[in-house]
Amino acid sequence: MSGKPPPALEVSALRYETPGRVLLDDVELHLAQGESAAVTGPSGSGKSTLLSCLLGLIRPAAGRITIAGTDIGRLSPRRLARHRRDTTGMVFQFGELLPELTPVENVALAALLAGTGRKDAFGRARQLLDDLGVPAVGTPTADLSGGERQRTAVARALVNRPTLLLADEPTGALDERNRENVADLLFSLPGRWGCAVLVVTHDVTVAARADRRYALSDGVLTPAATSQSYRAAVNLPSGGAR
Ligand SMILES: Nc1ncnc2c1ncn2[C@@H]1O[C@H](COP(=O)(O)OP(=O)(O)OP(=O)(O)O)[C@@H](O)[C@H]1O
Repeated sequence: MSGKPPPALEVSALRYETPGRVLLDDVELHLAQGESAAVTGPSGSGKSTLLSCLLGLIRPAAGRITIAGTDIGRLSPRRLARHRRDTTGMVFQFGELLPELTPVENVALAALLAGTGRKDAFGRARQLLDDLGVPAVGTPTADLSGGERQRTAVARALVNRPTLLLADEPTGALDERNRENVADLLFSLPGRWGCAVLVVTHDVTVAARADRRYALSDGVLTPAATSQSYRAAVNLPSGGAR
């Protein structure tokens, strides 16, 4: 048996329908560990629906989703929840943190809920926040800047050492400077932690940092422009972010 890790994400022939509309039509997507991808597309094109399928929150009409080597469609609800907790981190547009808790409490809580002991959970949370440049204690999360809150959300998504990190419009609520910082941070994660990162975004300057870009339109996911021409078009220096 080879020691090669399984792909972080394999999506094949994925189809999702709502009454009268096909939102995802024969979608294919492959992400190795240590790779990043971005999906752009107009509002209502189904980007969040795709993430909900990957999280196992909704069931596709057809197709297969394999995360870290496991076909999630074959798991019972209980095993699916455990597999998601062990393999997948999620960052939302507005952070979705508990505002009255400090950053370290927000991050440690995710580890505690996953069964990590208290000392380890707080140790990991402190280390991650330190690495990501967020003041860990003393300030309720509500009092942090938007950028610090999003970096806290990234730390929370990483604390259980996911194979796959998903982000839904992670920079949508940020000003330009924080948007750049958070986008740089997200796309540095595959190089720093070896996880795969999939970001859904309206923002082409954010998407430009990904190893691969896709556009979702009329249910169809297609590869977008090549990395170099894309980066040139949005005026980013050539080369990856990591
Ligand atoms: N269960 C459902 N029943 C009916 N319509 C649905 C259902 N789920 C999603 N939709 C519709 O499907 C479309 C796609 O929604 P989705 O949130 O995935 O789009 P999006 O690309 O993420 O949009 P945005 O960029 O605005 O967040 C929307 O028009 C939404 O209202």
